[in-house]
Amino acid sequence: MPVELTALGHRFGSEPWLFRAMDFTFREGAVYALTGPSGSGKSTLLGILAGWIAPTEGSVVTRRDRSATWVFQNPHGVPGRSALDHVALPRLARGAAPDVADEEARHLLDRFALGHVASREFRALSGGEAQRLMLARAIASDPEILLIDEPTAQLDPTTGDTVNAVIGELSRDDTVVIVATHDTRTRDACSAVLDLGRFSPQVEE
Ligand SMILES: Nc1ncnc2c1ncn2[C@@H]1O[C@H](COP(=O)(O)OP(=O)(O)OP(=O)(O)O)[C@@H](O)[C@H]1O
Repeated sequence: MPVELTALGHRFGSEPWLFRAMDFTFREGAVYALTGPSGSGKSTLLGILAGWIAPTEGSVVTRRDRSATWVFQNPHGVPGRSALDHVALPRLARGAAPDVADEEARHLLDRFALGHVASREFRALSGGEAQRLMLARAIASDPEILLIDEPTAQLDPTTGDTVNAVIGELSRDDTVVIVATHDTRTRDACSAVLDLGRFSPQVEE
């Protein structure tokens, strides 16, 4: 189900409005880059979409029991667990039999250019590999909404590009994918852009 923002606006207390009058529909199958200057409210909007922050005005319409999964700037894995197990576990949690979960995990690792490190422990992965693993793990959990916050912010440009190269793999028919980013190459790897700067009341004044 799409995620529809209607007349959405947010401000913290009596601070200036971050964004206002936002009408936008996020559709499944697309990968949206959420852009805008620092402080424009990208992380805040992700929090609203996850249901952690109640917007000051307007509404977010989607399925009531939507499941949102996050991927953060810093990859958080289990140091002694293999890359394969990071991706197989969410498949097991979704009800797959162990051999099926492993097969699905291997397939996902291949798509995220991680086939060669399947048996490597998380602690031994490079920064780019670890971040790609977080993306593969997130997809393995079948989220309805996938929220990704600055996936290349902690990586040098060359390593970041190994992450940008797999952004297209996030597209799924039944998932709304939103990537908050300052990285123009991440933005260009996405299939659509929502620029929060467009909804800043300060810009209009
Ligand atoms: N809980 C809060 N209470 C008060 N102000 C907040 C709160 N959370 C965020 N802010 C402020 O709201 C503004 C928007 O923050 P947010 O983190 O959403 O911006 P951003 O676009 O993600 O920024 P960046 O690109 O730097 O990560 C900032 O000025 C921030 O200090």
